[in-house]
Amino acid sequence: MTTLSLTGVAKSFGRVPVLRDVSLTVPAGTRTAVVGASGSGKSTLLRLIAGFEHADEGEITLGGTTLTAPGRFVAAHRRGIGYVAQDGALFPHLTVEQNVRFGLPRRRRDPAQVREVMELASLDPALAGRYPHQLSGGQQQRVALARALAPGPEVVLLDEPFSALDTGLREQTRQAVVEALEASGVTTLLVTHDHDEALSFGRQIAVIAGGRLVQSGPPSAVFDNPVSAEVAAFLGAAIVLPAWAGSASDGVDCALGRVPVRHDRSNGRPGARLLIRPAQLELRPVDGAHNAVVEDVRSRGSHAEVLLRTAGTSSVLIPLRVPAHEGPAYRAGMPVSVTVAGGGVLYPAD
Ligand SMILES: Nc1ncnc2c1ncn2[C@@H]1O[C@H](COP(=O)(O)OP(=O)(O)OP(=O)(O)O)[C@@H](O)[C@H]1O
Repeated sequence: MTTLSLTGVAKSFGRVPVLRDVSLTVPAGTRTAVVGASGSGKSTLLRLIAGFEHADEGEITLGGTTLTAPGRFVAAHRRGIGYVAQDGALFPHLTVEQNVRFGLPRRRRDPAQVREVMELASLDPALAGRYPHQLSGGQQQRVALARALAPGPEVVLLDEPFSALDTGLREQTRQAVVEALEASGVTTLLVTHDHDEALSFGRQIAVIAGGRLVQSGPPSAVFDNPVSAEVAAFLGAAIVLPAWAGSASDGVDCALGRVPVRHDRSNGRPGARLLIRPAQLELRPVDGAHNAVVEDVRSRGSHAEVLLRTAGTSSVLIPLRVPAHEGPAYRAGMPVSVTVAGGGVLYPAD
């Protein structure tokens, strides 16, 4: 088990900067997910670590070994890094067994070793003689993982390995992959554009935007206290309301009334925005005093979406999910009381 470290890594293609000043440590034997929008530089980051591309600046080290630094570049096949591509990139003319066997060092290429690695990736031995086109997408990804783990790498890099799978298979494959990574104890870096996947993958999440690593830390800490309202919205449904009076210690006034401040990121700048997660809102129909009115109710099958308009002069529209069976309890024009459980995160106005 080895720690992977990046320090001040930068990369441009031609004149276009794709990554700037990226520093990240993945502690030995742990899993980190890098999440970012399409084009934010995630695959480029993995390709630099794998040694498929040269960095313009910065250092990449694995344990005590420098892989990339000014004047130093260790070739990809000497890095001890496994790579799983988005589509698995299996050899189409080789069977499952032959694909996995290919990953093993020559001296360990015996059937028992192949079986052991297949087992690690939860692959049924009955699949050994099949060709990649005879496998489901999830099985292909597990073969790709088995092949990547076969040589006993120090680090495994996963480039959106679940993105081509449909929802049910995706969850199941992700679980199998996490179990295999856990059992092998390999240091892992996953890139994905899916925030749920990133938040549930490992010990650390790193958010990349516009080629910069804008925040990293334990998933619950980053989700709870995002560096900006933009990062907050990227990581999940977010309600961002103007806040116009009060203080971080006493709570601030917004369209839903006075709300406590859980984290203050406004740096005392006047004019502020308050982040609340929809799961914090408790909704209840009322006859008298209310702070919002139902604007619309839509059934979405598994749940209902209730669109609220907050009361007061600077009214705001808030879409809120309620369980499907609660949908009929609401109708347009109905006054409701909305309370906020826990506090919000306060940001400057822009
Ligand atoms: N070899 C290359 N030559 C020129 N530009 C490139 C090259 N590789 C990537 N880029 C550009 O770098 C930017 C980042 O690409 P990258 O593939 O790293 O993003 P990504 O976050 O992985 O995106 P996606 O989620 O869509 O795969 C993009 O604008 C892309 O067009």
